[in-house]
Amino acid sequence: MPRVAVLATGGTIASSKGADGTSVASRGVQDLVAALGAGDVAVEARDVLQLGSYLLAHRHLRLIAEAVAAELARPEVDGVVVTHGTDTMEETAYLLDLVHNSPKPVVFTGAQRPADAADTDGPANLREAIAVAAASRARGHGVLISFAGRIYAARGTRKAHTVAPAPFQTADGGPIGRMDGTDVRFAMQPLRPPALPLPSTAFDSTRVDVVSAYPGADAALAAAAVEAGAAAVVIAGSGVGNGNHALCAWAEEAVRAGVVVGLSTRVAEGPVVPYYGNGGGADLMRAGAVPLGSLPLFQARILLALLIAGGRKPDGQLLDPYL
Ligand SMILES: NC(=O)C[C@H](N)C(=O)O
Repeated sequence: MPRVAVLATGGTIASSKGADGTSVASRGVQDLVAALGAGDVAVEARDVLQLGSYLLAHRHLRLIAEAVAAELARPEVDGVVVTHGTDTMEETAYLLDLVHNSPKPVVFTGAQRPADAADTDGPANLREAIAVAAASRARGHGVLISFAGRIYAARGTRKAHTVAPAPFQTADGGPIGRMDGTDVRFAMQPLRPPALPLPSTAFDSTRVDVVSAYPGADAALAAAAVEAGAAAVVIAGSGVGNGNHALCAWAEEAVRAGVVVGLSTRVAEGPVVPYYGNGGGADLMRAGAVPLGSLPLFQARILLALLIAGGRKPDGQLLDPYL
């Protein structure tokens, strides 16, 4: 019988209403697993955290990465499931994908409706995620997100709807697999860039901020980020990654001072491309901003933080296999 380790971190899948009527992550992993009943997979369950994912800091992401690595290292474990809030699942799942160095599947899941709701989607999502983690077909695909019958590669996948029961979308793509009843099916296999080392404690304090371009935006927030200790600032440019004259002038100075300036886009899908001058993306890149391809904005932030925490200077060549 395949063996799957379920690691719980909180999120709506573990949430129920408190006295004030708001939902808070308050259920342990044994509650989640007890709702499943017996199946044909041996399940071991352990709590790592019990937090809404909107509360996570880098140190929490590192703890999850370490807990997953410890399970993957056990020969008797065939796969790992991580239950996690959906708000920032794209960040944690992508971090784990970047450091994933095993054929065994790691499968993230969660819920959009709390554990005490009559129509909670948690048990069905967890049952499916366990089936994916136990499936030999899921080996070699890296870190996956299994949600509402669909299976996504972590890289490129983001939360695209606040409340929909299937809230995830892959930029310029779709699910790579699905549940056919209880059967796990894949239609494609993600390309896997070389695995990076696990985050060290330096990751906890590596500050990478995001500032947006919008009509009338100046560089005050970008400058404040550097002042607060940011090692890198990601500009969420408009369109193909455009800024304005104020952001270009700031970027030139920041790059000269040793700050990494990443260039992403506030648009949901599509790459950053140096089409425009007069304060546009081409000028930001001339100022030294590094383009972050079509990686979703908040995954690009994680990539820079992991590289910088590992003592690497993210330039075009280093970033290329990950974009
Ligand atoms: N559906 C969810 O899990 C959202 C929740 N706020 C969280 O990320 O923890």
